[in-house]
Amino acid sequence: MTSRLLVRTFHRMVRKELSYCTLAVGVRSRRMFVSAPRHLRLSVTLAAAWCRGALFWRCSSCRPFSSTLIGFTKMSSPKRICIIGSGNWGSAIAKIVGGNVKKLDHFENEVRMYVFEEEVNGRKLTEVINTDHENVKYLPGHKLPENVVAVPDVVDTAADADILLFVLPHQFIKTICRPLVGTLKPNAVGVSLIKGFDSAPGGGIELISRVIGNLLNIPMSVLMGANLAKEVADEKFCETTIGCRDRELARDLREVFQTHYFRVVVVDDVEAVEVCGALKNIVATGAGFVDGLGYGDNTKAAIIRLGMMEIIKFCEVFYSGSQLGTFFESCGIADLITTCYGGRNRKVAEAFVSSGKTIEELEKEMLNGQKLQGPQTAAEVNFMLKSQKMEDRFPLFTAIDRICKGEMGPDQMIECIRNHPEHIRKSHNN
Ligand SMILES: NC(=O)C1=CN([C@@H]2O[C@H](COP(=O)(O)OP(=O)(O)OC[C@H]3O[C@@H](n4cnc5c(N)ncnc54)[C@H](O)[C@@H]3O)[C@@H](O)[C@H]2O)C=CC1
Ligand SMILES: O=C(CO)COP(=O)(O)O
Repeated sequence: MTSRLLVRTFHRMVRKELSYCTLAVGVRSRRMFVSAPRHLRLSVTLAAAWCRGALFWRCSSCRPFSSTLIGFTKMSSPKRICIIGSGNWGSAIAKIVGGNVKKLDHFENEVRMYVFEEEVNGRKLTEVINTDHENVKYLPGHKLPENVVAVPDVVDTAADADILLFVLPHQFIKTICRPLVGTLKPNAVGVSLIKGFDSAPGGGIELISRVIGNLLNIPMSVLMGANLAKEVADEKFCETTIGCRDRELARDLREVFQTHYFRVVVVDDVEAVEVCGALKNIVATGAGFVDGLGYGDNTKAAIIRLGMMEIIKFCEVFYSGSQLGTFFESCGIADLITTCYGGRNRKVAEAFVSSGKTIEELEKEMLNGQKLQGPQTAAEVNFMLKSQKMEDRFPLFTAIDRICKGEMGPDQMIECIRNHPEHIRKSHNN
């Protein structure tokens, strides 16, 4: 009798095409089905095949549907993604995410994007994005999918979101996140695409993902890579690295981000992924100084190599447990190279040497509202190195910070790294 009821209920659910229904895979329910008559077992098998993919890894997020006694559960409703930020990278990633979720029925079609409101040619930027589907200020020349909706209020943007993508210049993160405290959906998770650190009390630094995670009380993953926004928006092939420890979430994130031109590799070395993304902006500033001084490609290669060694050393000292392989992912060596050749930090640092203007002046003149991360990250990192008396172990980072602050001339950078600890260590080994 009970088994007939089960079969009837199951068939009714299938007929109604409740595509988010699947079977409970708990031990209890499995035992119940095994002991059921054959016609029921057939139904169970069909259901499992019908829900392939969902059955094995979507179930941890299931909510009971009507009664768990009958062994069915309902998958949580389609997941909603929002994007907190809409600059150059924020808009490029909105193009990818908006395009992908349209094809995925377990994600909501609408992707809200928080836009720091401003007027562009007498119109509100949100209005421009929502009518013309283009962020004319920060990513001109690229259409955004129509399901990307610009919202000027951050709380409205994030309301009901299951996955929040944070992609703002790091200097604004706390101000933008504070209104979100206590407003997020339970079980919401975050992904930081932000490259930078925050200053921590007592002379330290904090990973941006931790700042967000602690403030909003949500688990955080990161996405970093050799991803110059304009090239990504032009759909030129590149790779990216997601740092994520939750396998189920990692699958979702891969679906949300990956395209034929944007290939995702997921690793679980989350801190190292984020540290690479933050520190390479300092090195790119140094590469810009080299370009401004006209020193040539060999010198720039030395800056890139020593920069990579300092990034690895930084992880060894402050984030022990980092894996060497992570530095060979897109977030490591690849991002370092692309930023040292094609990034904004490099470009402004080159002009700093050749023009004699300040970095702040050049940022305003050259970037049309986009923001530099390198000089500020150099200051944050060196504040920490100084307080720990470790500046001599990171002479490149230290020299770049001093140049940005006007404490020494760009031409002195090479003097500071001529006897780099890497050279001395190798000489001693010989
Ligand atoms: N642009 C790129 O090629 C890439 C950038 N990133 C990283 O992504 C993060 C975000 O960078 P982008 O999207 O390029 O931003 P962006 O450099 O284009 O910055 C402009 C954004 O900042 C916003 N903004 C300006 N003043 C603000 C304020 N007072 N409060 C809040 N927001 C304000 C603007 O509205 C705009 O959305 C950074 O950490 C960057 O390092 C990562 C990969 C590539
Ligand atoms: O992070 C970037 C590319 O991966 C962009 O670097 P810039 O901020 O120097 O343009």
